[in-house]
Amino acid sequence: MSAPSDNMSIPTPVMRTKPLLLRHLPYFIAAAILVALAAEMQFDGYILNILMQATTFSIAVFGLSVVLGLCGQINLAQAAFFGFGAYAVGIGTTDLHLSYWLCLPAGCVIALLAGAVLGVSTLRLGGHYLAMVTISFQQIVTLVMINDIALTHGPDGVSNIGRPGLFPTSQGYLAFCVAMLAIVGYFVWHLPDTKLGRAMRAVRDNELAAGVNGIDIFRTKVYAFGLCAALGGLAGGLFAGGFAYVSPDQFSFADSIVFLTMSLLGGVASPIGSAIGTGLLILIPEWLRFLKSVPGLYLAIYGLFVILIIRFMPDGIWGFVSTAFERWRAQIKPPAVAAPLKLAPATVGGDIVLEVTGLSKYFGGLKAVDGVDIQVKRGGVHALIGPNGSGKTTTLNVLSGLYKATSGKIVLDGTDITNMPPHQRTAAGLGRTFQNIRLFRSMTALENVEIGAERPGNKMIGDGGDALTERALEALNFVGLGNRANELISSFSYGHQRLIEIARALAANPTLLLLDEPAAGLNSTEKLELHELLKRIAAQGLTILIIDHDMTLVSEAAQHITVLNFGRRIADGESMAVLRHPDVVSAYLGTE
Ligand SMILES: Nc1ncnc2c1ncn2[C@@H]1O[C@H](COP(=O)(O)OP(=O)(O)OP(=O)(O)O)[C@@H](O)[C@H]1O
Repeated sequence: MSAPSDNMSIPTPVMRTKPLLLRHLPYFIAAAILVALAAEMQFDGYILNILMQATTFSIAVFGLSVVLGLCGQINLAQAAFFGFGAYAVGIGTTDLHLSYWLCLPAGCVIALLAGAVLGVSTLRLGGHYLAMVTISFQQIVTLVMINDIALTHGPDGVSNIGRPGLFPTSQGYLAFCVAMLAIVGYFVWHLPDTKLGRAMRAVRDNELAAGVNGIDIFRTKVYAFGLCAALGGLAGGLFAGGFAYVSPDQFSFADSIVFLTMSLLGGVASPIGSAIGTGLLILIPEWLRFLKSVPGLYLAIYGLFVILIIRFMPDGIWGFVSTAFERWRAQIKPPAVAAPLKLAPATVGGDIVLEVTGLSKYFGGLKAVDGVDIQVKRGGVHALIGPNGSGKTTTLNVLSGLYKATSGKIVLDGTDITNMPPHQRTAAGLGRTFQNIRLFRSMTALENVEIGAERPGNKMIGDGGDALTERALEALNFVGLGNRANELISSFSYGHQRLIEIARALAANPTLLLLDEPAAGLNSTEKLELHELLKRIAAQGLTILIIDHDMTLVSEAAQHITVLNFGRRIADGESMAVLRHPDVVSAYLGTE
């Protein structure tokens, strides 16, 4: 850990300046070339089918790269959503004689609605429960496809599906599908750099930290699930037009697993990985076709190939390549300069920034926090101390909304936040760090801090495309890590990770900063640097409520101390007086 002695401008990685379209011109040129090749090259029927399948499947797998890769939520029903789109085009253009151009978006909307409803009703479950629910949903959809003969034509499926008059030939239709792939791929590729994309990645990496950094976790998950389903529907609609025939066996649970394997194999976090995985899983069986004369050999080699890739490239083929590239890029990025960080904590007036009255939190019969009152004065450092298990972290968790208070009231700068969820408390001006560091580990230091800077209501974010990045760089400079902004979290020492967590909270320009044992695990030099950092933060008028066991740090940094023991407040007042208080001395040293 090494914080600079003041808030001077120091070198930081350069920001992007080229206009968006110019930066992405190579992508559009490459996409146009692919579309032209698909339209003009003379493929035989066999190759055309493989390309059509790879193109449409890739779009469905892009959906998984959003929900699983970006947001970390499992979806084992992507074939069902794919089926919604396919049947919308199939039934719509044949039985209902509707235009293909109406049926294709209708399929997306049906899939989107189904995905959103499924998401809203199940995403609070998470983990293996969510997996089970999506499997059940997939099975129900398959059963409906097979048994609702009046609607779906049952096991016979729907044939003679119409294709748009604009693309009468298979070759022309393939070019259209490639164009759709390129457009969808562009948006999925850039989704991680948008506000929604960053929220999804934050939720995937660490839900608790995402919540206290202002992200609505549930809504983010539902958006991801809905988007995934809509992409499945779009892919299914394109597929139906391409093959002119759909039947229930194309949209089974086994197909959902194939989609999942495609996405894991190529690299679930990126659409490029999705396209690679899809292409490979479609092509490998074709390449190994000559082995089919030996029973079982083909499947054994196919399975071995998949296992080897997943074993040695756990992030998939593209994940492996892009991680290596990111590490290299972080080292060669040229320096630039960011302005000094400014903190301008909001205030509605009044001396008291946090008023906690009669706060209790019970875990069953255990009174972890029991009727505690705390008044934190505006500006300066207020410490909350107490022996192990006295209820300090529980108090902080109740203040930041991670635990619901059993009783009591919390008012932050005039706003009653007692019943708000964590992200709304953050929007109201609460910032925090954790005892066990909670950073978004798949992201760079800069991306972590950008998420903090994105707090709703952060008035310190300027206008312009790079404002967020500038704010994050300022915060990283403030803690002395601006020149390593583009490095992944895993390359930082423990002490530096603590600083990044503080920078993330500072970038949000909170009204009150809660620090949960920031000195834990730091050596004596790092503790001194932390102390200096706290002074520089307090000098800008930001109020800090700190928990720590290091009495030297607490006595030197804090002007006011509240002491807890067995969940109850046993002392409160000016630092030196509180530390000499007989009840505090006996709580720490014990009495005979
Ligand atoms: N989620 C939980 N479920 C049940 N009991 C809990 C939970 N969280 C904390 N506790 C209990 O509440 C009491 C207070 O714990 P807390 O972590 O708030 O103490 P602390 O003062 O922060 O301790 P430390 O200094 O060791 O971090 C302890 O007895 C702890 O075991």
